[in-house]
Amino acid sequence: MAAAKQLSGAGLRGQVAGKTALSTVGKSGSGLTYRGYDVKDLAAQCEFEEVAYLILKGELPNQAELDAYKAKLKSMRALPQALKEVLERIPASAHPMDVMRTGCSMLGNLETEESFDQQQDATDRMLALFPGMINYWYNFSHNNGKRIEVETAADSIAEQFLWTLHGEKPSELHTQVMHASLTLYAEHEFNASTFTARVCASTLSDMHSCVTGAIGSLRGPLHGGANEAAMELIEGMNDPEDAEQKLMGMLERKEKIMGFGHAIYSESDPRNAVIKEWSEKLANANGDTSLYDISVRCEAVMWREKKLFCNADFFHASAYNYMGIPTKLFTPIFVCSRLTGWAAHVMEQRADNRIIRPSAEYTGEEFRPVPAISQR
Ligand SMILES: CC(=O)SCCNC(=O)CCNC(=O)[C@H](O)C(C)(C)COP(=O)(O)OP(=O)(O)OC[C@H]1O[C@@H](n2cnc3c(N)ncnc32)[C@H](O)[C@@H]1OP(=O)(O)O
Ligand SMILES: O=C([O-])CC(=O)C(=O)O
Repeated sequence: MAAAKQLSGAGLRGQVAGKTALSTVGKSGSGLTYRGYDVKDLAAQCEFEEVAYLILKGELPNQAELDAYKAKLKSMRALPQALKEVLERIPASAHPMDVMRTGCSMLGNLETEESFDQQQDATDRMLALFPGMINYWYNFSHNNGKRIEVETAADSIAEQFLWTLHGEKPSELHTQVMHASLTLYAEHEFNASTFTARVCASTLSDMHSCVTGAIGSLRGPLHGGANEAAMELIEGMNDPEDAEQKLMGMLERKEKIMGFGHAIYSESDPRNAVIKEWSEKLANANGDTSLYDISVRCEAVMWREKKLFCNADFFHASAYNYMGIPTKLFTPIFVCSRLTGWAAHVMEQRADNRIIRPSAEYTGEEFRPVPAISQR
């Protein structure tokens, strides 16, 4: 099991900041459970929609419930014209996470969650629409103003993402990897972006505001942005020997290596074994294993030198790259998945709410009078 470390110190580490029935991290099974189920089993046996249903509604769906849920999501993919117009005005140089943040916020203007009765529909709409939204912008801005059709025949969110990105039905292998990837990223207790969403929810704000804030928190390289940073690292390495040399230099210079280490796990992240296996399969299917081989060497060096292990992000970099996904779109995929966790936490917070308002230890000046401006 991927055990949790001894937690103390800055960053609220180890402090219980609320209750959740959604997931456990470092407590049982392989180290990560969603509503009692091991993430490894979910990733091996379920489509992402089953996992989203579990996280949002509490139990795994039966076949009829899954079919109905997928049909509902499929019917909600269209982009409002006003959202398309906003997306078309965002430059190609923008970071796709900023596009996600703006797109989510714009949707909140167009389809405002007027009451908490609408929370499930508001969430489903975002789940259905986000993959097409980011790829609409990407194709328009990077492909000579190409306006893609987002109402595809794709059977799932996994397929929809790859289909709207590449303009064709993805292979069975790529769709399977995307289901597993979306499952692995779906939920992770009180991580930084989820906590952002819960703080926002605790003021009784609307779902789109909670998700917009969470996207901003996920963007940073210490959190979701690490998969993109990991790709930038490994694509600069020529082969495993070069990887070893470059990493040793970075460690000597005390640089941070993105995609390694974790705030809670002590010696492994259970999601890594799953995505690593998929990365290897993709490498073999591509007939070019160099990126995978480089990643394996990085993993060995980091463990040997620092006892630091790959987190969920590291092998996602090579896996996504093998599927032809541009590096800048890596973290938006995380959004399309983690949206389930964020929304479920917002719902949980709303069901038993008190405004989140911790205290601070004051380290400033002693109490003092305001001097007249002539005496300052
Ligand atoms: C899906 C996700 O969000 S998973 C996390 C993705 N983020 C990354 O991959 C970014 C790289 N990793 C990190 O920055 C950190 O490991 C975090 C942010 C994930 C966790 O931070 P913390 O809980 O503060 O880390 P921790 O307490 O284990 O750090 C212990 C020591 O190891 C070092 N360390 C931790 N991770 C790394 C790393 N990836 N590279 C180099 N050194 C590291 C820390 O700098 C610290 O050294 P110090 O005591 O000299 O300051
Ligand atoms: O839990 C964390 O701190 C970060 C993480 O792995 C996640 O959000 O998936």
